[in-house]
Amino acid sequence: MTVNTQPVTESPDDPRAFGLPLVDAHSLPAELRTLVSRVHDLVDAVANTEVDTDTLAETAATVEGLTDRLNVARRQIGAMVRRELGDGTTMVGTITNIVEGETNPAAPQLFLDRTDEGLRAEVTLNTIYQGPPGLVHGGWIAAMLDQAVGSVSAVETSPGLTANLEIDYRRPTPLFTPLEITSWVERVEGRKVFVAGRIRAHGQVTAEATALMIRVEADG
Ligand SMILES: CCCCCCCCCC(=O)SCCNC(=O)CCNC(=O)[C@H](O)C(C)(C)COP(=O)(O)OP(=O)(O)OC[C@H]1O[C@@H](n2cnc3c(N)ncnc32)[C@H](O)[C@@H]1OP(=O)(O)O
Repeated sequence: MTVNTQPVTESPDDPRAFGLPLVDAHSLPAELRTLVSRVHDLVDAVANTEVDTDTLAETAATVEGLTDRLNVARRQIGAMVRRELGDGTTMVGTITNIVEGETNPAAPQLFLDRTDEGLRAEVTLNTIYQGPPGLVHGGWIAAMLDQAVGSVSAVETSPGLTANLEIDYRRPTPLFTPLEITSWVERVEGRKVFVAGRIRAHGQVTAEATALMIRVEADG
């Protein structure tokens, strides 16, 4: 699918102006949130199960039936959600975003809150995100930091795309441990937003990012 880049309403900050549906996060049904959570747990169970082959075959058939049932009504690709950031402000993102999408059972559900410095989230990852034994995959560390720096750029300036992302892996990032993720804007030069972020475990920095975001709207 190609997103139409020409607004069809007079509000270019509203994704509906680009033909994309928009829902408020708080309007999503509790039943959908519960389903997402249950399937998240299911992915972890599938990834780690050692049950017998009869049980595996039976479960696969059941899951196939459930998939068919859900696929009768699918969202439009690019569907957007408006999220609150804990301080009364909001930001908009794709509803199936792989890092924080409300409807994506594969997402670790990284919910960012706004702080005086920028954005902050806490997340604990299970073996779905495993790279080395007991540790978070380096690509996922980059994905979470990309999301954190991209979001802070969008919130503090306006939405953009990552042109460059650099990660320094300082220490192994552990699974099953609360991780604190922070991001902030370093400086803005027209469409270029220089951003940075950090992951901490037990108060110690495990990874750091610097990135260049290019704003889609040229108003700077
Ligand atoms: C909705 C809000 C939520 C946001 C959260 C999202 C978090 C996730 C973020 C992502 O994952 S984004 C997906 C990954 N990124 C991409 O797919 C971007 C692919 N690249 C592009 O589409 C274009 O290269 C880009 C839009 C980034 C820039 O193209 P443009 O044609 O708009 O800009 P241009 O190439 O003229 O560059 C603008 C300025 O940036 C500079 N620049 C561009 N790329 C650069 C680079 N890689 N390194 C250094 N500088 C760079 C470029 O030199 C120039 O500097 P000056 O203005 O000073 O001349």
